[in-house]
Amino acid sequence: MSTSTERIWAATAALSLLDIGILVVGSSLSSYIYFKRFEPQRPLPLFILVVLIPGVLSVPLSTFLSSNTLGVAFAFTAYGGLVLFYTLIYRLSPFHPLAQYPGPILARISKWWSSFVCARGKQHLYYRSLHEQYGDIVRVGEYDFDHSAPWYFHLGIKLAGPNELSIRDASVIPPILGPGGLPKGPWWDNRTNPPALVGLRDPVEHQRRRKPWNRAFTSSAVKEYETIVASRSRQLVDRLASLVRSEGKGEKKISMPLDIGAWMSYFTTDFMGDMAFGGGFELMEDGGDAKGVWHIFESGMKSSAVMAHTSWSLVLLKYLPGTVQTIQRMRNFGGVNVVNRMKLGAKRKDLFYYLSGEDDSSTVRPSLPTLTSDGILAIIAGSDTTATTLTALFNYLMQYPAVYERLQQEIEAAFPHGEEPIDAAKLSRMSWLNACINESLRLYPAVPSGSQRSILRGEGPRAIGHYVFPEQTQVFVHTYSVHRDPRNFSSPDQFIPQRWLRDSADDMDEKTNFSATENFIHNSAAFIPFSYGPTICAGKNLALLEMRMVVCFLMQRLEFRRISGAGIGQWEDELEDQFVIRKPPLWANVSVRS
Ligand code: HEM
Repeated sequence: MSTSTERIWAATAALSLLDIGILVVGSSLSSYIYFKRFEPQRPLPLFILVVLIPGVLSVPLSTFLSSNTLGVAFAFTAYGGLVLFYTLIYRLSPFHPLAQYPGPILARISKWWSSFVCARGKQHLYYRSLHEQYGDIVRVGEYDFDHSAPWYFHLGIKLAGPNELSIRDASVIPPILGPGGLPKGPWWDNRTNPPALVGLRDPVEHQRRRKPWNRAFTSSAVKEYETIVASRSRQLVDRLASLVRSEGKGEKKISMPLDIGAWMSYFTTDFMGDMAFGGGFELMEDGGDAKGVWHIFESGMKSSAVMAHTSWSLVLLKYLPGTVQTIQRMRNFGGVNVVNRMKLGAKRKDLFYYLSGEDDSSTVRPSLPTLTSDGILAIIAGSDTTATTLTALFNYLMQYPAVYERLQQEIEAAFPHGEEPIDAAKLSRMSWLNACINESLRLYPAVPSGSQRSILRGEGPRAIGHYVFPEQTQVFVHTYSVHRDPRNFSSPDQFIPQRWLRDSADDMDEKTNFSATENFIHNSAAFIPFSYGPTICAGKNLALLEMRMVVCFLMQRLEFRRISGAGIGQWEDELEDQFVIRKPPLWANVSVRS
């Protein structure tokens, strides 16, 4: 042994337990302050802070313990535990940049709490209850890591924040989501590679990639899709009618219990398959998910929604057995469909026609992986959302027979004697139909917990409305809470389509419980089911056309009644918010109208 090593051993052997305790506390506190101040992300400083320092501390500690292994274990646990302890104390302390905003303790400590809440499926109710308890701004999460760096640099703890706020104040919708507002936050990181349009955090890149989507949803482009919507709507009605008839074996008036929620999903998935990939999904034809299409898209959704709260961890999904196959299968499926659709060429003016740049020879054609990401986005964004809204609407129509009757009459007046409801202009003028759709979207916005935005590091504090938020704060406007805030909508939990017909004073007096003198509140600026601003849902016009048309097709030919004994509110109770809504079955007695 060299003399210098001997000297070190001699020095460490001379340390008392108190000396070592002071060393552990002092070094862990210094590391904590260094982490917090400089947020090291390169391997060397991380190695020094996370491995070398506790490694050195283990040398003197081993002299007091029975083995070197115990010394190492004790040093790492004490050092790491203390760093964690300072972190927790800081996050709960009045020195934290968001200390002025209240929130539950577990949410203020870590973002893992949000993952847990999301996994339980009741995010929408939980955040609403937090707003009721704490007010318009609630501190709901603590991002542990800087999401812009690779995940393996994040094994260190990001001690300073950034942090997350949920907002229920409708007045800040424009400054947060509108033009010049905030870019998307880390919640959107690491979903697909390359990212789909919805996951792009850089506003300039988003604007560039949004152009073909905008071309795909101009009114003249949407006009071209009317025949596809009509043909799929006809198919849905024919399929349901033939199911009921086969059950009736020729009897005239027979009804059959059907899960209309599932059939709405078959319809919207088949339709989006037509739009994005030239068709071929055929869930309605198969009467279920025989080809596993739905399963492919559904299976990865829950885990990615849960893990998006700690989105750096999404990259780890591919190392977990099972999940890699799920995600890869979805991409393979998308890739095969893109190639197949390319073979069809520019003959068909569907969504793919625009996304692939077939419509505009002057644009740079996107790569196959980009087209695959956006094609998959179209299926996910366009099918679940619309199916949920349609199911919510039928749930309410069956609960409120007077609303149902009035809609039936409106449809009969607009499209008499079996005239097919395919005139989009007429559909858009059907005030009761549109009021019922709006009211369903208000009560159950398909993306209930909104879309996260971020104040980037280095920007400094940002004034938003009458608030000033520090940099590195993540915010989201909680759509479900805003839509159900009595300051925006009177009797916010009740299904009252009349509230959307306020132009007609007679209507309000006759058909609602609201007296003419009551101070009826209706703040349409707080209605954001499709979001708002530059990232507003690209498919909004298509979704509205699709919903209006299929509802009229369905109600013209079929009758939907509640199954006696089915609990009112049961469907709503079983809904799960995992970014998009996962809906339980909605059973209805379906019969063919004579
Ligand atoms: C009732 C039906 C629908 C609802 C409630 C809905 C709602 C939303 C919401 C809330 C967003 C997030 C926007 C943001 O991050 O700020 C979104 C994005 C998007 N939706 Fe929809 N959506 C519906 C139907 C559709 C349909 C039929 C399509 C057709 C493809 C579609 C395509 C998209 C796309 C491409 C985006 C990303 C937009 C962007 O990031 O620029 N959606 N939608």
